[in-house]
Amino acid sequence: MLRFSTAGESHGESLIALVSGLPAGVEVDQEFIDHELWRRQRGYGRGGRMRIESDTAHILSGVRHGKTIGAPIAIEIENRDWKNWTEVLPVGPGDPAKHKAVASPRPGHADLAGALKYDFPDARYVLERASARESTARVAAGAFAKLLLKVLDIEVASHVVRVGRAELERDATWEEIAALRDKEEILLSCVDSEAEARMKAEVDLALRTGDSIGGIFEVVVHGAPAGIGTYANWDERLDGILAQAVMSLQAVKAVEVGRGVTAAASLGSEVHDAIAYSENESNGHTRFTRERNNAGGIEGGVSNGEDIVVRGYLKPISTLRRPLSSVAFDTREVTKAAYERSDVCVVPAAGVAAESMVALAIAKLALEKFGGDSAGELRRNYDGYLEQIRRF
Ligand SMILES: Cc1cc2nc3c(=O)[nH]c(=O)nc-3n(C[C@H](O)[C@H](O)[C@H](O)COP(=O)(O)O)c2cc1C
Ligand SMILES: C=C(O[C@@H]1CC(C(=O)O)=C[C@@H](OP(=O)(O)O)[C@H]1O)C(=O)O
Repeated sequence: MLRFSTAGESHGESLIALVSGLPAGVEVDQEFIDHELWRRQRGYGRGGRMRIESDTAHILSGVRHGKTIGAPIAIEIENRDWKNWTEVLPVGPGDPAKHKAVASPRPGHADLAGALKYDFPDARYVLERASARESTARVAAGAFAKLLLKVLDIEVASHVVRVGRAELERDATWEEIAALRDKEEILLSCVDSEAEARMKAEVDLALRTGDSIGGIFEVVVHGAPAGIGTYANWDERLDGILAQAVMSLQAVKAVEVGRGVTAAASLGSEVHDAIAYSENESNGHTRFTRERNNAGGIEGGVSNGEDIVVRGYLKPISTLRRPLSSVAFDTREVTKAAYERSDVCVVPAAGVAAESMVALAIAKLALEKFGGDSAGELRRNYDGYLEQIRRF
């Protein structure tokens, strides 16, 4: 079974990702993994921390001579900022005078709920783990899932469809979205330069006014065949699994599959994707085709062979340079919420992290369905299934 977990705090020594259940013989491309980490660090509106960090994956186990060996994979990503926090957050007792309290909880962050839950006098330890710095480790794990999916010719990419009020006003093609992965600079990860300029203006306004901004990213899985996920049990439905994977990311507050949001206000004839049959195998795996993909590639909790399309809706970042009202933990007096160096917009970065979560979910289900202890065995099993649906 493919499993992954992460450890590490925002200003601790490093982040760790542990990935187990990958078959042997998957090619591991260090440059690709580091490029994924680089993509997560980019985007217009990120804060000063991204100038300190330069994330790279230090692979400790499970990979030899450039390939997986079927053993658990441990990956470490250094926090360069640790050198500034070594005395503030020591593992041992340290010097209490060096403690940097987060003295008044930030509305929208985990500060108050976490302090109440874990009985901390201030929110320092809360944000250390609640912080989206953790998504770095998810991207490292997700890069391995993408390398596994490459064996099956399945790809995952993302783009930004909204920042604040600025929206991409047309559909993006898979080719446009995929091309964003190779761009040398990521501004707002939008396929349309005019829409991207409007998005940038939204971030600029938030920057100028000491505010923050959210938006919507879209993740697309390309090349997956029909048959991943099942309606047989509630917790095996692909849409539910992807919703949880994406919703688990920091600041994601809603998840949409296909055109799920607008579908609720439309007629059935406007929403559902008529089915056709063509001898040209136009979706790559079967001769059953659709002219549109409002379903986002999932019907009945099962992939239907079209691109799988999932959107994540991000609330605005909660740390504000012009803070909202809050209450001091120690005196209980009304004061301003704490301010620490912060991002203002993270929609492109969250899209990259969501790609990882989606890739991990699809890779897990693909391994369950097709099985195999080596990449070769997995591919043989997969080819057998593709032959079945091609001949259907
Ligand atoms: C890539 C990324 C970077 C983030 N950076 C910040 C940040 O700099 N400041 C902040 O207050 N929140 C930031 N967040 C959001 C918080 O981590 C998140 O709002 C917080 O953990 C509370 O969780 P919730 O929003 O899911 O309820 C970021 C989120 C992501 C995905
Ligand atoms: C470190 C990352 O994001 C951090 C996420 C984050 C938060 O509260 O979620 C707060 C900020 O932390 P810091 O106060 O250290 O600047 C962001 O920089 C990262 O994405 O790698």
